[in-house]
Amino acid sequence: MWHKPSPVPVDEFKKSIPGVNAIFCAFNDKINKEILDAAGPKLKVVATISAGYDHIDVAECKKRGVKIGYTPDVLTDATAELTIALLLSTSRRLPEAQHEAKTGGWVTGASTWMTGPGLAGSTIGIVGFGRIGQAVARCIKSFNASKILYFNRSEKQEAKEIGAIKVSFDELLSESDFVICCAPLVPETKEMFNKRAFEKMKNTAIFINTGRGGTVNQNALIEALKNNTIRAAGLDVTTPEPLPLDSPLFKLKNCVILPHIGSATIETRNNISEISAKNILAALNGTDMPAELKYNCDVYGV
Ligand SMILES: O=C(O)[C@H](O)CO
Repeated sequence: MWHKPSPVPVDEFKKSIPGVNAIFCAFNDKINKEILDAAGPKLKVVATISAGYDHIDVAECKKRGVKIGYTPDVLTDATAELTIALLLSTSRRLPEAQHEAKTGGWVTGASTWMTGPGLAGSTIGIVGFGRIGQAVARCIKSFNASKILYFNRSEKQEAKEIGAIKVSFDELLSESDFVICCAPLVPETKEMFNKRAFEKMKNTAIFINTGRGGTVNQNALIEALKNNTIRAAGLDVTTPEPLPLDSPLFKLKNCVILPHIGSATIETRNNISEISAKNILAALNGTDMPAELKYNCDVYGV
C-alpha cells in the first residue's frame, strides 16, 4: 500500500512489488517494462482506476499474458461535468473574477469588465468523440450552442442523435469558438495541438483539455496564450503532472489550471476503486472481469 497523496516514487514502487499477483494503480503510476520486470512472473493483472491507459505498456502486458483492468463508463459523467465546469470557468473567467472580488478589485458600473464569450449561438468543436466527448456534447446542447462539430478517427453512430457533425481536424480548428479535447493519448494524438493547430484556431477561440496533457505541445500553447493567438485555455491535464510551480502557464491570466480532477466525484472515485478491486479478483479467479481492456480496442473510444 502507498499511503501518501503524492505518486509513489519508482524505487519505492519497485521495492514493494516483487512476487505480487496484481497491481492496483492510477493514471499517474507508470506501468512499464521496468515495473513489470520488478513484479516478476507471478503478475496476472494490472488494474487502473482510470479510463485512460497511456501509462500502461499494453504491448508488454500482452506479451507477458498480464490482463489489464480499467474503468471506462463509470467516470464518463463525472469527467463530462468537470469539462463543462472548466469550460465555463475559462470562458466566464471565474478564478480571475473571484480573485478580484477577494482582493479589492471588484469593479461596478463598467459594462465590459470581466466579460467573456457565451456558449449560446457558438460553434463547439470536440476532439475525441468517445464516451466522454459524447457526454460533453449532450451537456452542451442545453446551452443552445448553434453547432457541435467533432473530430474522431471513426464515425460515431451516436453523433446523429446528438446532432454533432463529423469534420476534419483543420475544419474543426478553424470553425470552432470552443475547442474541447477529450482524446486519449495515443501515437496519433500526441502533440496534435501544436503551433500549427493553435494558429488555425480563431484568435477568439478557447481551448479546453480534459484528455491528456501529451496531446498538446505545451510550449506552443504557452506562446499562443501569450501572443493572443487564441483567447484562453482551461486545462485539467498538463505535462508533467503535477505542473511545476514555476511553469509559465501559472503566470497567465488567460489560463485556468486544475490538478487532473476529471473523475473526482465522491461516487465515481468509490465506484472506480470497487471496479478495480473486482477486476483483480475476477482475473485471479479466472472469471470475466467487469472491465477488461481488450488488446485490440478502439483507441479513440475511451
Ligand atoms: O483517464 C481517466 O480516468 C481520467 O483522466 C481521470 O480524470
